[in-house]
Amino acid sequence: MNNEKLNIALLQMDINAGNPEANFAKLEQMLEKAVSGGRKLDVIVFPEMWNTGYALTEIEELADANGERTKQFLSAFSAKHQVNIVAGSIAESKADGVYNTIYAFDRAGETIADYSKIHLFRLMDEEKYLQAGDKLGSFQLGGQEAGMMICYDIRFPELARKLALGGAKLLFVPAEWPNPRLHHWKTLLSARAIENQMFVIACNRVGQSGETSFFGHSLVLDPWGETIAEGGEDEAIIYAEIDLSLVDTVRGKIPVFEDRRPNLY
Ligand SMILES: O=C(O)CCC(=O)C(=O)O
Repeated sequence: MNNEKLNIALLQMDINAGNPEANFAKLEQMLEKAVSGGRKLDVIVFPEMWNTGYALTEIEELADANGERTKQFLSAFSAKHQVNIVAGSIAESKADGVYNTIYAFDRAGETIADYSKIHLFRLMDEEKYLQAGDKLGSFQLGGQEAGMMICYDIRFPELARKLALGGAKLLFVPAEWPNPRLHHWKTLLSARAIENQMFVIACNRVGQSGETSFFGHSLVLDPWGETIAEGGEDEAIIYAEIDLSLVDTVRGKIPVFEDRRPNLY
């Protein structure tokens, strides 16, 4: 892989709440489509909680035990197609409860990182059914540092800044971000990209779950905050090519990281 250029696909899918079978089938269909015709991809990204959706009242029974099913399926796919995968997030059950967890796979199919959402979203009762993670998530993607956050996490600028200070040049954000807060979604993602001078790759879901509707608008933003690719409101695979050398260019032109005054704030 050329370390500077990355070809990305975002699977902006609908999710069937409470039906992992349907969601695994949908994901497989979209994955096959993403790589069809011999298309060469460097990384594929999915939305948040794609295996179960927000079926929170049944989440203990539905969640993937230690992520085993997800890991088996995606490890085989990534190795077969030699593609990195940032596997959105899944509901994953562990001995002490259910977590909202991202797994990252490299081209050899190895699980190279995991991150469990650290900020639970009380407006959707996450704190009643899920456990919060207690560590940050980052990994090496083709020799470059990448950070991970999930949905509500983007409201916490300190988290993205910490990942950037740790060397992240790109940030992956799986989400199930609902209507009516499209303005917040776009503004917060742009702010995280601009203030940290990093690429932001944010994959949202579409469709309806009970009373809640999801608007898609998955986004790939460059370190200037410019939009490289944006989804509409329907299910789609969104492709983008990014050039990571732009991060150093932008950081060189406006040296935000050198000009910080952390002793004052
Ligand atoms: O912060 C928001 O407005 C949406 C967050 C959310 O839906 C989530 O974290 O699942």
